Amino acid sequence: MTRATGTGGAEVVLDGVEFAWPGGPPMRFDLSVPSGEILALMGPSGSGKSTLLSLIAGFETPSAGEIRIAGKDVSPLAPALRPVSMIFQENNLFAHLDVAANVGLGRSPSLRLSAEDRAEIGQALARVGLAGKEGRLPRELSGGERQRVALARVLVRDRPVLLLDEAFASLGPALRDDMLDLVGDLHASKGMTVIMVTHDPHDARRIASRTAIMEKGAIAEVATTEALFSGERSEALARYLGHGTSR
Ligand SMILES: Nc1ncnc2c1ncn2[C@@H]1O[C@H](COP(=O)(O)OP(=O)(O)OP(=O)(O)O)[C@@H](O)[C@H]1O
Repeated sequence: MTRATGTGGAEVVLDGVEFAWPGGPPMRFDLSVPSGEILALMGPSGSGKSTLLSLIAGFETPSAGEIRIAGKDVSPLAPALRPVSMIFQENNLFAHLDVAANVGLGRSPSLRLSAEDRAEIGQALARVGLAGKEGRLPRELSGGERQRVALARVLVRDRPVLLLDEAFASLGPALRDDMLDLVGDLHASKGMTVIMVTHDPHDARRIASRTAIMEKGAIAEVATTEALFSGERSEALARYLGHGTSR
């Protein structure tokens, strides 16, 4: 395996984290993700996967409990100040900014970029296979290319935790595998901690060392991806996949 060079990862701990949407049922999350791990989050629609990522990213605030990243309680930190990057299924880019500027935002929110920043942006774009497309607007790119731009921004932002909320779900299977492999490559060189929401066991098996199954606003099970998908299915996994499903 390539030796990690960037900032590395950070342990992510949700310790008795409680949250409820207005009028919604209570959710409670206890989860510990070691530094540098790739963890897949799976579970039925509405089980709270996106909510969990939003709490880590700071878009929502727990009513009780603590979220620690690298041992530090992150509750005082606004989303932009958390040691976290996040990629959604879509709308990760600003439509009026070209590719280079969209990536540059990962380095400087005001886009005051040094020559060194610009060099890093160029390197990141080359790394994700977008050299030569710096001047394009998001609408001039394919869906897969847009997600590559988002990944290039993650690279120049260089935070120890990466949250993927079904980031590649709208891409076809081959392209999705390419994107997952790219995340795997970036992970191998940067060593960041990755928490990835997906509906597809194939995605988890491709790059996640452990998989957590969520049910009704809580983590029902966490196991190595290999153990989870080989041999006897756990009850939580069987409920999610449905009995007799082969994938
Ligand atoms: N902004 C919101 N306001 C109120 N309720 C919300 C909001 N966002 C999510 N919810 C509710 O919280 C519950 C969990 O939603 P969440 O999006 O976290 O689930 P999920 O597991 O990510 O689902 P999916 O797989 O469909 O994306 C759902 O019942 C949902 O309706």
